[in-house]
Amino acid sequence: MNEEQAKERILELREMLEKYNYEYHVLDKPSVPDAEYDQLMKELIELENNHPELHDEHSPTSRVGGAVLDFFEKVEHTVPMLSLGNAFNDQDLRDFDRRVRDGVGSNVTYVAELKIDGLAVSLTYQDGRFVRGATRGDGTIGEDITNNLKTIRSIPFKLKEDVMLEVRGEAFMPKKSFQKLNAHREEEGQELFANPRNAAAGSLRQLDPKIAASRNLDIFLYGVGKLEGHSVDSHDESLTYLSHLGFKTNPEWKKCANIEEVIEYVNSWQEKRPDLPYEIDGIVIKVNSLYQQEELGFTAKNPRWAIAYKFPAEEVVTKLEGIELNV
Ligand SMILES: CC(C)(C)c1nc(N2CCN(c3ncccn3)CC2)c2cc(C(N)=O)c(N)nc2n1
Repeated sequence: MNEEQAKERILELREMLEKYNYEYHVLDKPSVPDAEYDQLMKELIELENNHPELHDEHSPTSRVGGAVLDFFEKVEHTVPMLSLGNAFNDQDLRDFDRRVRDGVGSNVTYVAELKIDGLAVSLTYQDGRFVRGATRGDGTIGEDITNNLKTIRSIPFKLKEDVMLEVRGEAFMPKKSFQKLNAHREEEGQELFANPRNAAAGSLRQLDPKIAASRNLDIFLYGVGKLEGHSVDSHDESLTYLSHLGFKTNPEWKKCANIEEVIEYVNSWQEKRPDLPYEIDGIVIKVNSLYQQEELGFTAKNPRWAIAYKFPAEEVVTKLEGIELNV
């Protein structure tokens, strides 16, 4: 094929592969068999190698990891990534609810979300294209890990709308991937990761993105930092909008009319937690109205409009060689 046809085919393959990638990794509903996806990817890699002048950092081929870095650049978060106050029992949640209602009156609804046990990250999009990804760091200064985050297949390179957006989420390693990774490390006589959170953090701190690409990481987005080109009035609307843009949001969130419904949700998920394919360490509860969030504001370091209910650490049965210790 000539130059013009090659260019056309490259652009066509990029569109197709991005769409198939979205169906598989965000919707979990692939429309083509893996073999067809792999065949198309192989064709695109070949065509791009023969046409370096058509290089595009947002091509689906750049998901497999690019150049090895010497270090990570520091990044300042335009909107600081806050931390969360904790609740440990129902009374703490009722106290939180009372403080909220003292602040904004009794007409308040909440959104409850699973608290994914991973690594908090922030993704920046300009004109709807992924331009940078960073760790939370200390909430103000994080590390630029764009190259590694690009290997997470559920992170869209191009959004459904050309908005300027800074979105927050939790990168994590699914339980099955964690077990496979540690089994492999055990065979190789390497040190094991203690838990999926450490494995995800360790993978995203690798200077070689090919390592991150091999770790089957995933992400759920849960909050908007900066947003230009669209406006929302409530948190549940933000989650719906993020999903509309093409982001993977956790499907288990629930709008609760009052704190009693929140307590029900918390107790139900404390039971169902072991059945999830990823680890959670609690539930995050947020005042739904963004206007009321503004009114409530922040303490020195936490929002007054959100709290994290922490589950007790899961019992661990340590099995040494033949000896069973119930800890
Ligand atoms: C936007 C707010 C501040 C309300 C917020 N903050 C969160 N976090 C803050 C503390 N973080 C943190 N991380 C490290 C050290 C200190 N704090 C880790 C993220 C949230 C984490 C999750 C999750 N994990 O699934 C979630 N569904 N919603 C969150 N929402």
